[in-house]
Amino acid sequence: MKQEPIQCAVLGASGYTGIELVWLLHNHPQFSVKFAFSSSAREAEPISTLYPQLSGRCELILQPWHSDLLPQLAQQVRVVFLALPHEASAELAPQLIAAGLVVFDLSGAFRLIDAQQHLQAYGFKQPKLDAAVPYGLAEFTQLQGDEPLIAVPGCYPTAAALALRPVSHLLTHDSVPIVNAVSGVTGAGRKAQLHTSFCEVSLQAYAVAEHRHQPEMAASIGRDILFVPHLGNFKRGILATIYAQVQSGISAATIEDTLQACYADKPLVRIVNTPPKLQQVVGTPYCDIYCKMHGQQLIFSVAIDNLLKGAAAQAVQLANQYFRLPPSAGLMNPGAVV
Ligand SMILES: NC(=O)C1=CN([C@@H]2O[C@H](COP(=O)(O)OP(=O)(O)OC[C@H]3O[C@@H](n4cnc5c(N)ncnc54)[C@H](OP(=O)(O)O)[C@@H]3O)[C@@H](O)[C@H]2O)C=CC1
Ligand SMILES: CC(=O)N[C@@H](CCC(=O)OP(=O)(O)O)C(=O)O
Repeated sequence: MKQEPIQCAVLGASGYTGIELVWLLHNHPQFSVKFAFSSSAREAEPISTLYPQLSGRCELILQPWHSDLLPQLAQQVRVVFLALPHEASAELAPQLIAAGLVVFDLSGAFRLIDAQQHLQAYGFKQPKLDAAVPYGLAEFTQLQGDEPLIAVPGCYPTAAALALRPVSHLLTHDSVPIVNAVSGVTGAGRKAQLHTSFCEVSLQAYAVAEHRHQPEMAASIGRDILFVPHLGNFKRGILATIYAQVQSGISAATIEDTLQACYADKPLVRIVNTPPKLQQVVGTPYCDIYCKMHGQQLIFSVAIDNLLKGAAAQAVQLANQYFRLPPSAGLMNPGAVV
């Protein structure tokens, strides 16, 4: 017997991660998108007006969000995905959970546990909540299905942690892994900004050793790290090159076996034999990890789609877990919108 669909809403549906969420949920066997909201829309309009590639494939209406809609939302949906700026999520999430909704937040508003660290990284105070918010690195999180709010990890921390977490205990005590990662421009969102405009984007490091993802990565991996992000002149995907020092006596075979064992029953992480190209993960929910040893130096090359495994697909993977669905339910076929 077919089960009733689980009704969802997406806030921030006009943005890049929001539209990918809408498309994944629209194609999902168990979830259904009841509402898609944008902040700046003046009136309701088909979502295909903004994203014509969805014309004839998704008839959903994009509606202007207003907080007066909260009671109606709470009556008609079970789950809300927030694809909003960090501060907007911080303000809205407590109201949504107070109304009894389950919230998957794609922003950084609730990822850091340490309030001071959060203030320093994001520039505003994290709202205090009654219960701790689980950090949802999907392959390492066990959701019980009664948590009101789940923090979906950042895109760069997802790539770095999926490589480093399984082997962290094999690194030297004082190894500070170096994470060099290049992101496509969709990582910066849809809004117009000078540094992401066509004629400005090249290949450049930014926020060197001071990106807000540094503390998130360190907390997720459980050790200090050094992180240098780069903006590349392509649309989507993150390629991370990671260096770390392993303890003496740890062989390439041990690293390989550890990774294989860790991900044997986790279908969305693939251990690959050649350094991954972005094109093999873009439009997919996969994280591809290649590793190589050079003496006692361990080198990873990791690829994800920043908008999917780094955001929308990981959020849906977590929602699958929350509702006891297979991890890859609804994630294998939809492809990319942006
Ligand atoms: N892009 C990426 O690769 C990743 C992004 N994230 C996080 O996901 C969230 C969304 O990112 P992304 O999709 O890239 O961003 P976009 O800029 O593409 O979209 C942002 C969305 O938020 C809405 N919005 C903007 N300001 C407000 C506000 N004050 N109140 C309510 N809604 C608002 C916008 O609506 P409108 O424009 O219609 O006003 C738009 O729908 C961010 O927190 C980001 O850090 C996480 C992982 C990866
Ligand atoms: C290329 C680019 O600008 N990337 C973004 C990171 C992606 C993102 O949206 O950050 P969260 O994962 O914290 O939500 C940045 O560096 O700010």
